[in-house]
Amino acid sequence: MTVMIDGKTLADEIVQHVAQDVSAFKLKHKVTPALAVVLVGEDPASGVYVRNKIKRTEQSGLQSIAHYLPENTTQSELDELIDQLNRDESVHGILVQLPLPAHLSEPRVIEAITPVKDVDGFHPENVGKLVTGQPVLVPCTPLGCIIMLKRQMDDLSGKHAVVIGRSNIVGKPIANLLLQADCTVTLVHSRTQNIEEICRSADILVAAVGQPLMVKEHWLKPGVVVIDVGINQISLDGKRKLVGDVDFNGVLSKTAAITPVPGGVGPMTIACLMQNTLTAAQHQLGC
Ligand SMILES: Nc1nc2c(c(=O)[nH]1)N[C@@H](CN(C=O)c1ccc(C(=O)N[C@@H](CCC(=O)O)C(=O)O)cc1)CN2
Repeated sequence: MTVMIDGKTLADEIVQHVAQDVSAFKLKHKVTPALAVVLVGEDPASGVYVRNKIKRTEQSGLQSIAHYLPENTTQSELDELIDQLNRDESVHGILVQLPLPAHLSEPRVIEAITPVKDVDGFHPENVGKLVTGQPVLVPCTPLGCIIMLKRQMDDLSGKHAVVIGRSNIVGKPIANLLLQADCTVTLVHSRTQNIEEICRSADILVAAVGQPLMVKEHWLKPGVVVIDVGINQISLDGKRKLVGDVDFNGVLSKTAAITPVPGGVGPMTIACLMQNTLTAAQHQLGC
């Protein structure tokens, strides 16, 4: 029987823990940790994620500061807002929702956020710390994946972990975290020649490629633990449906455990953002 790794329930637990720690933080420091969320434009999915982030921020006892900017915001206007948030001592975490409209530069925005407030963990300085194993704000989705894996498996050490996808915000940081957990890590991508064969040797498979239902039953070794990071909209029987990168129903005969989509990695991403905001505030106040 496959274990369903319930990201929603685990995310609720994390948010409850964060809320307790935030209460203690407020009593000690007489300060409420604050997260500034910046959304540029009208992308509907980004709008949903930002609303959920603000809801979770409030449930955690954190203060949320939302900045909704129009689609035609210029790079210098966005730079100016980030500069202002960097200098504002009452703001402990800054998150700019991605993707940005095409005329804005994501690398420039990521580098503009001061690393200590970079609750996404995307700044090159924080990436460098992650790669070299130093304490750092870890990107939220990869952190959520590792928490789920550690809950599911007694020991990750020596396991062969295959990560499909080499994005800066998911694939590469997950590969680094798996390495830190003493896994043997293989990162495969669109140019890899024998993806299916490599995946068949995985004890842990993380799919973060953005291809609906790509991973099939014959790609998997019996007993594999699957983390599905994909969130893809497809049309099925004339209805819109959310699916992962893994053919969920097709692979259940092979998997020891799997994350569903929706209700797996997604909710954990937002819970980990709450944890990172508290961690950022703790560091800024010298805890
Ligand atoms: N600045 C950032 N931008 C983006 C990030 C990020 O970590 N930082 N990640 C993604 C989007 N994302 C968070 O921002 C995110 C995506 C999905 C979910 C989620 O809970 N999904 C639900 C389904 C939601 C639905 O019905 O559409 C689920 O999987 O159950 C949370 C956060 C890109 N941008």
